[in-house]
Amino acid sequence: MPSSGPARGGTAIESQNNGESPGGSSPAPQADRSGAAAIRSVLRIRPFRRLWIVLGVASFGDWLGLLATSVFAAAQVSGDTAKGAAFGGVIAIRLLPALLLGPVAGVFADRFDRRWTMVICDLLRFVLFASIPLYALTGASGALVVTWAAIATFLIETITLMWIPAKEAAVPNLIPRARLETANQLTLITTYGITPIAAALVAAVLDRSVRGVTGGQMPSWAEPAQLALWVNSFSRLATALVVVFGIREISQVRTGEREPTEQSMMRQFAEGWRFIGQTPLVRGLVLGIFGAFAGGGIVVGTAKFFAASLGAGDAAFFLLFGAIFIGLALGIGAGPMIVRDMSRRRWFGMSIVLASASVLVLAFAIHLSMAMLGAILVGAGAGMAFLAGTTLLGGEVADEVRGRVFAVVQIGTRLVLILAIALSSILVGVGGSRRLTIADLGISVSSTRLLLLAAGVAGIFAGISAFGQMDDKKGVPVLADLWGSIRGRPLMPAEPFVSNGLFVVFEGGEGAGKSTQLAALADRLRGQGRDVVVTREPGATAVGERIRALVLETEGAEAPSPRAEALLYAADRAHHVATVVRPALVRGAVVISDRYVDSSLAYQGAGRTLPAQEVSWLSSWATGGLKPDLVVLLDVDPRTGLARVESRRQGADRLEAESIAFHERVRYAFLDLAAADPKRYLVLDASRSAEEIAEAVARRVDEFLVDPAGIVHPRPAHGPDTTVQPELSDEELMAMERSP
Ligand SMILES: Nc1ncnc2c1ncn2[C@@H]1O[C@H](COP(=O)(O)OP(=O)(O)OP(=O)(O)O)[C@@H](O)[C@H]1O
Ligand SMILES: Cc1cn([C@H]2C[C@H](O)[C@@H](COP(=O)(O)O)O2)c(=O)[nH]c1=O
Repeated sequence: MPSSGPARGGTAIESQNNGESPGGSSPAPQADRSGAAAIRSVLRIRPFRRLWIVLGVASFGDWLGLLATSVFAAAQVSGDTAKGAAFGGVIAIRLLPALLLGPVAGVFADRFDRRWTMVICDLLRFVLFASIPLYALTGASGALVVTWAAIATFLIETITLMWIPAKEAAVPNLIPRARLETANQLTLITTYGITPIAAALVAAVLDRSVRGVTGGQMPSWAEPAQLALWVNSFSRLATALVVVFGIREISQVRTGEREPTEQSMMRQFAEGWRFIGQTPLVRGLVLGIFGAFAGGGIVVGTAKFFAASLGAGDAAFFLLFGAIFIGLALGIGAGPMIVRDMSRRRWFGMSIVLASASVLVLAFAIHLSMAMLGAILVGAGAGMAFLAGTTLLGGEVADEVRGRVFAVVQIGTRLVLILAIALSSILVGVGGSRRLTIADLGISVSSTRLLLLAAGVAGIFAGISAFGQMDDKKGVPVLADLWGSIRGRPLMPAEPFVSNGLFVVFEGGEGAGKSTQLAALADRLRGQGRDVVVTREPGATAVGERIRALVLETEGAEAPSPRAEALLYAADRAHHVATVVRPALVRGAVVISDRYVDSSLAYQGAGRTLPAQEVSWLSSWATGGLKPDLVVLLDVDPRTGLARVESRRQGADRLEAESIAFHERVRYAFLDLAAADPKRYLVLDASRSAEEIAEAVARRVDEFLVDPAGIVHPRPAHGPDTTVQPELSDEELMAMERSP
């Protein structure tokens, strides 16, 4: 009876009796820890701690350097236009190398020892930063000093292009993958949150104190912009020294694991691009990140006109900017705590969709408050996408090509951002002041809104496409998975499996007549010439028989505790399903089982009062989500059933000997389960005669067998996701700390 079963590969595993999974497909095991605890645990890893300090110092120097070189260049010339040109020129020159040399820079990170790449880059930057104020001290003309500042800045940025991929590619080698996300959170918050603020504060304090000390008559070398350049220069020297003496691990990981490549740089370069183009995960990530940056660029490029379209002024423009940054911080800082164990691949695509849908909110905003909400959500989506994207790139791209991939992301994001800002501001500039009036409907639409609308829609498509390319839980419903993840119980994908048979389970309390009915049904079906497998839980296999003895034939102190009992039944089930049920269903047999998952939910859940959801996860995990096609529930008053059992005079086993209250709970749990999924259950009054019951069962089973191809197997249940990476124990962390 070939029929494509719902448990086929990629089918969603959904709740069985509301059971849920505590795991996610892509690793996110830090999510359950509090933010502070996760950060403490990642900072306990010595090489990362040192690298984080280096990054903080370097980033502080960078921000100070950006302020200092720009202010310094402007100070060397007179006149507003010249000052403006000098200031803007330095900033533009900082972006230029990325456009020209970005992709090649990644080859350095993959080809040469990353520690030495970082050290040499930092030493060169130390010299170049120092050269700017030194040259000014030689008494050269303002124009020459500005020219040198521009050349030095260009060189510094070129060098930075090699330093960043080397650093980015090194981080995943220094920490366990499970902690990569927290490490990225920490790095992003340090680079874009703490250090720019610290740099601005230091620049202001420097300016005030120098002016205070010198009474405004300061020598040129004491100008705050020059001092800031010195600070930046020495920060580079400091980071070079820390990397060379304090983080040897950056080299050790690489030389220990890989042979140096024989390939030419050109080949390595081409190979990097090929890898990005041909690897769906990386392609999806890179496209998604570019899409997010393009959207961000369009929001930035249209922001002025957008604020005007709200009838608000410059203040609204700055408010919207602030809102985007607040959103970014929220996304990066709180995102992982919200989605918890969600697959990071899925989270990435969803975040892009969130950011893009929020751009649509902006497009339709009729009030500043709505626009503020949209801006916060745009930032949050972009922040989460960036965090998930960098974490996935770090964790899932092989060390050999990681530098090139990071370099492409680095250059691509800058390029996309600049293009998006430039093009959108040109487009909006052309049509911004105009309004399109649609027919005579009195609806007018500004071109700014239309552009935002187009960007939002394009972003949603980019997000969905990235999601589709990278999805590691194909077939698992997205919103249910998201909701489950937020509650700490993401769904898991079904075990690949095609059922060609029929799976019927008999459930009910003690002495309900399950064995009697099961035998009658099997005889009937065999009489029709069908392949029938009669089985039971617990005890259908040799392993199961031993488990059966452990759960039913032990007493007193020897008897398993409720949790141990639940685990033993689950162990029996896992083995039973794997070795008996699934193979029989695959070959097309009718499998009739005396008890299955519902017995655990009723006996261990309701009877022993263990949490039903946990018992359900356990069974879902044990069975890989396999649900029966039909459950025949034989309902009988426990007193009647137990009396029948007693009349067999075999003596009561451990569970039969439980109190009437226990068996009452079991009975009502069975009835509740049936009520929750009536299509899949046939509930029969087991006090009727055995013949009557057998007839009702036969009628129902015949309905299935009349048109075997039409059997719609139930969608499998979800359980804990076993692909979750384990957390490192404190001992393992200590071992990492001790490693040289
Ligand atoms: N409909 C019925 N009416 C009266 N007696 C029945 C009926 N069905 C089965 N019996 C009898 O009740 C006893 C228990 O039946 P059976 O072993 O089929 O129940 P069970 O549910 O499999 O029991 P257990 O819970 O011990 O596995 C047997 O002696 C059987 O002959
Ligand atoms: C599968 C399963 C069974 N039980 C209990 C129910 C019964 O008391 C015995 C099995 O005995 P039977 O004569 O074969 O019906 O085990 C349980 O508590 N949990 C389970 O998952």
